[in-house]
Amino acid sequence: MSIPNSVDPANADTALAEPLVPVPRLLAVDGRDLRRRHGAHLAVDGVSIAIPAGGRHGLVGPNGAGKTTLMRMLSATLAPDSGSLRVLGHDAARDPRAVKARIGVVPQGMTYDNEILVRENLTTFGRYHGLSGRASAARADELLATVGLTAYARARPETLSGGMQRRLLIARALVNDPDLILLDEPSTGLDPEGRLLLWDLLDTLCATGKTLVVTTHYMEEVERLCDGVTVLRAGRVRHTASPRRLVAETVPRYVVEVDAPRPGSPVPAWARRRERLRVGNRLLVFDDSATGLAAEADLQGSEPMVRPSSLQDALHALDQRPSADPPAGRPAPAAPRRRRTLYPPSPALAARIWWRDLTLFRKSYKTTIVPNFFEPVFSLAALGIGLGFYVNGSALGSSYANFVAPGLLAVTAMNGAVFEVTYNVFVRLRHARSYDAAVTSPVEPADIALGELMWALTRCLVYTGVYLAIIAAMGYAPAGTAVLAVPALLPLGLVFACAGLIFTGTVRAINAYSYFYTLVLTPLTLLSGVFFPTARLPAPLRAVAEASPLRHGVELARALVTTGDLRAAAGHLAWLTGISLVLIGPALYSLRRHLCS
Ligand SMILES: Nc1ncnc2c1ncn2[C@@H]1O[C@H](COP(=O)(O)OP(=O)(O)OP(=O)(O)O)[C@@H](O)[C@H]1O
Repeated sequence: MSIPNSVDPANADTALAEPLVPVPRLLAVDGRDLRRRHGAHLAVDGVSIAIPAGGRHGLVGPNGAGKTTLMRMLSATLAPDSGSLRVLGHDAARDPRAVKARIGVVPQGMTYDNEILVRENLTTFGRYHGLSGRASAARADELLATVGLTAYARARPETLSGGMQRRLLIARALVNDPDLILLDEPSTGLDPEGRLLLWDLLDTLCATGKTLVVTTHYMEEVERLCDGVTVLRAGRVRHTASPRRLVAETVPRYVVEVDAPRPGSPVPAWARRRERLRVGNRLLVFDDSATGLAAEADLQGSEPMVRPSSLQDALHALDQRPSADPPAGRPAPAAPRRRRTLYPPSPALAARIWWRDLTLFRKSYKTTIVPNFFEPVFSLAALGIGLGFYVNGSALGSSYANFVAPGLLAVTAMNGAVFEVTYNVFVRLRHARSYDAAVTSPVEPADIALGELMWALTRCLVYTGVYLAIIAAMGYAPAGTAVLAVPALLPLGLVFACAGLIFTGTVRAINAYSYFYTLVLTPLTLLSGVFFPTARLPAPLRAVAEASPLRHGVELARALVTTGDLRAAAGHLAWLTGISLVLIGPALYSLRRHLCS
């Protein structure tokens, strides 16, 4: 199919007496020969698509036809393997951020952020789009009113009905007042009234010149909303035209629907003379003359109802006609895959992810703070003070509790940082899928990773600060340099946050964390010099323990909290900083595979 750079008015459907509208000259979507494979399967196979600015375009086709894959390409979250795609004038693979700043996406899945409230979903998304706190709050209130959710502003999204959740996703897609709105099956779950409201809302938006692309399985939605439709089948374009033209080019003008003859029974002669389709147990018989069709069908004694052929009839016809294309789902040719631009993380966008985590923390701090603050305190009481009563401290150069207290400070830094980037990030990535929504805004996977690392370090600071205050009050932080331990332990937190994030990027099931915690963090905690000097370990184990980041963190804490040995502290700090610099690159790009491929 050849794609015009602009729409030629000479090609308008004047023959079909469609309303004459000024034909826009710019293309909002200009995709040529797009291909994308998932594994060995070609999900989109040579699709070309041109949608004029201000147009309303429907993508239809059976399950698995490639509609969502194509929509993800249009939303610049998935790069085509080959072909070219310009969205709103930008190359979607080279400049995805510029595309995402100007589009709104209503995804098929319920990707709202369930950890925060309905209104916060909108204010947070406004921040992802660079709105100030005040502007995003005003926009959220306006959109809640538009979609009729004002009364639910302070509800948790999961408590809304399915239709209301869908409306929340629609409101979220409008936060940045987009020029192009991509809706993947937007009316799924809406009641008839909700669907009419959605259509009215989309009409209002389109009246202001916005471009609309909608995938749907409801053909009346396409007929009602769209001025263009592309039929996909097995990843390829089967037909593209205006809905009226598609019907006119595919089936005769009228159809009568009767019971299909039983298997083995002959098709009646009046139907045999005409174009017909069997759909389930119904027979659709077409003719360009309604009167002739009604008269003849009547002769058969059934109760026929002659009606104009619809888009659904045309789709049935296309589905049943053999295609000239090669067989569906053919293996993808082994061509090199075109890469999507890999942006360096943006601290400003990462700060918005950090802010979202802070919003959540402000709500749930009571439940997260208690275990995190008190676990090291209980360990100190039981192991340092309790067990320490039986330990001869002279070999350690201090009381056993004095020995254990700074070690537990390092463990607090490690745990404070690592928890956030393991379970919490995994749930957002794999289950709640709230990051899937974030990456439809200018936020990129590397921004999310940096934001989560920043949040992990914030927790690390808070927890080590409070724990240090507690041990200082108990007399276990005698050195004047003790307060320096809180910022100095940040590189230790960063090493473990990076390791946790890299691990999270590789695991498929949440159970895998039991390996990370049981086989990595627990042995490190027990063997890295927190409870006894590593010199007591057998030689091979000692070499491993002494090279571990936690051991360096423990010695760093001990140097600053107990002995005041700044020279020793500087050595450990340099070692930890070096390791964190090695890990930060892989950590920043660890989420990319899940979110943009
Ligand atoms: N992430 C993925 N990994 C592997 N295969 C995938 C992935 N996403 C899609 N596919 C496959 O690609 C094909 C096209 O899927 P896609 O979701 O684009 O179809 P669709 O037309 O949107 O279907 P539906 O109407 O059911 O939403 C399907 O065969 C699907 O199984």
